[in-house]
Amino acid sequence: MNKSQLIELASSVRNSAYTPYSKFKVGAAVLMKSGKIYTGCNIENAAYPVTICAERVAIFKAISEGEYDFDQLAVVADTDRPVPPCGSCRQVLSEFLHADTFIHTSNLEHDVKTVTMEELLPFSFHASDMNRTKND
Ligand SMILES: O=c1ccn([C@H]2C[C@H](O)[C@@H](CO)O2)c(=O)[nH]1
Ligand SMILES: [Zn+2]
Repeated sequence: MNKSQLIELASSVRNSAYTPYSKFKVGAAVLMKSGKIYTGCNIENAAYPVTICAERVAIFKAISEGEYDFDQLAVVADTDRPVPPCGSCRQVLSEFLHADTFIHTSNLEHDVKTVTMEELLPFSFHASDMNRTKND
């Protein structure tokens, strides 16, 4: 499974997106080190903030199967530039992806921008930061 195939898979699961409110469909596919793949699409809700993004669905599907060894992630939307993951997703991704893990963001024309987790969310908050408390 190469980068283009992962992007293609993300484009196809994008068709399952449940987006009656925004009409903005997003697809994601994550390749595990084992070779397994988990896909996700965004799923909206009448209570708008309960909506979950495609990236988080894909990651959470892997986690729920006990899989933590992420290799690379692809995210696709029908945009004029590669779709940038939202801030909430960046925080969730940073919990599970290594700093040097690649995230391919793309549109349907395969304009791809690949960034590492560290580039996507620099200076991010991790569990280890809670061990750095100084005065209490
Ligand atoms: O990277 C992104 C950006 C947005 N969305 C979804 C959330 C919502 O359903 C719609 C509009 O924000 O797009 C994603 O799934 N991933
Ligand atoms: Zn998001």
